[in-house]
Amino acid sequence: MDVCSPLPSALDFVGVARLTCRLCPKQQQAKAACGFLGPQSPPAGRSLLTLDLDSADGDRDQGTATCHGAARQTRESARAADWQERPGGGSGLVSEQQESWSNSMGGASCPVDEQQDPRQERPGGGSGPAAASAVLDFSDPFSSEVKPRILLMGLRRSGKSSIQKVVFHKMSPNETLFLESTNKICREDVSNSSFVNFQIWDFPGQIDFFDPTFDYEMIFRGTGALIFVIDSQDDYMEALARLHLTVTRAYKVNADINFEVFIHKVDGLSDDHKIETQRDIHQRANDDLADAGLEKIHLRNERGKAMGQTEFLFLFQNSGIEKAFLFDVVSKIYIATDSTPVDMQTYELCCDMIDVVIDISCIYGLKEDGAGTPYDKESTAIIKLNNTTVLYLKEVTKFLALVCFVREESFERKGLIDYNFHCFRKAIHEVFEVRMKVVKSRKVQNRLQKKKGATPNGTPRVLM
Ligand SMILES: Nc1nc2c(ncn2[C@@H]2O[C@H](COP(=O)(O)OP(=O)(O)OP(=O)(O)O)[C@@H](O)[C@H]2O)c(=O)[nH]1
Repeated sequence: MDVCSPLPSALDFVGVARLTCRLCPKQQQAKAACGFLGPQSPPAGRSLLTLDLDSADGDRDQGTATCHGAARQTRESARAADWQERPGGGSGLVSEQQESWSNSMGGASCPVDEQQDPRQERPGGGSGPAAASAVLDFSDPFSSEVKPRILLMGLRRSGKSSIQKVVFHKMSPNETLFLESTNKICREDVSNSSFVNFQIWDFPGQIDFFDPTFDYEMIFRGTGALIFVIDSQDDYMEALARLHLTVTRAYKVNADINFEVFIHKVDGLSDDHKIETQRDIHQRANDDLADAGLEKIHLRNERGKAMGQTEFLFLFQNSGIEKAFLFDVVSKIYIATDSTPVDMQTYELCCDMIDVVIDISCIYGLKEDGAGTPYDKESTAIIKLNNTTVLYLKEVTKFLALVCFVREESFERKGLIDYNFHCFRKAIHEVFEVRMKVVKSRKVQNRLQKKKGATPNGTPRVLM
């Protein structure tokens, strides 16, 4: 998440929402006031709620890394696409390929494909290469500040484009079989929701970016996270060598990059083999770094988390909530959850619930002329399961929903849950307000810099 400035510190905290930004090199904290109540209210100042909104982070213990595993998410998202244009005119996930052109990347001629949310406003309102380069101007450090950049790298056919297409384009995993090898960098703006808002660059595995003709420093300089995809069904020795080279070079250019190793295509492996492969890759990758005297580079081994998932500790202990997810409604990516383990069934149940709410709202919740939005601040749902658990969904922002699992007896204190939810929602809104302010002030700063005719570091522009 690209919140990079702390909230005003003058707030009187009862609970504290901590928000860090891993995609942004600055990694600052934002705090929001929240006054949770429980049967016994917590002592003032005690942190009841901690959000670690780390877009490049996620649950490390769950699931398997496979596009096939993401099938469900894709299917759900496809349905959500039906309504995503409606809520408040929000921009959707579906990106449309706009242009393909050669980009002089610091002198290197590198084919680049830009995909961008068609509904997203472009500075200057133009389209085509000129407008696009205004958005992704390599020489403009402000552009990389506004949208955190994630690089998807890895060997040929490791599954990079599939991950991107399945997660962000609602492509069915089976369709990825027909994906052609990428032969140019595909850059895409993912801006469907306030939380999922970054650029993702898919690098073709067949091109050697460390060839002297490429200015790889330019690529790594503004990067927040690098996801290196390894095909676990393939012999991964070559991939490990490439990973090592990539990580060491990237680190030299930008020590703030978060490195994620995504062990992909584990669907073809047995459970034991999955764990063994993950352990082996982790061990070898770290040994290679240690041999090179680079122990300080921290590689995170990920299997089974979708990109954009984040981690959060969300302690609603006093409300009796057993499990809570903060979902990006359109993509079904849970951007935060509490510290208890996540199992796939629970996640899928939440996805089903979101679908039910949206489907019913689309059918019965809109006015006769189709006006209104199927998801708004009134959106809420309660589903009682036959195992004495209650599923409770509530709107947090126009993009986010909180989905909780509550024991039936705890749900009798619904007023308390609602009060605490209200505090949580307020805190999230405060965080967004700060984000809006930051984005606004950056835009003003950017405009001023351009007006002055000076580059952001103060060097006068050479006007021809
Ligand atoms: N078994 C399995 N196959 C997958 C999975 N994800 C992708 N694939 C397949 O892997 C192949 C390569 O996928 P791509 O996404 O094109 O790989 P890439 O890394 O983008 O390849 P380049 O563009 O050449 O760098 C395709 O045939 C996919 O169907 C997965 O989770 N499991």
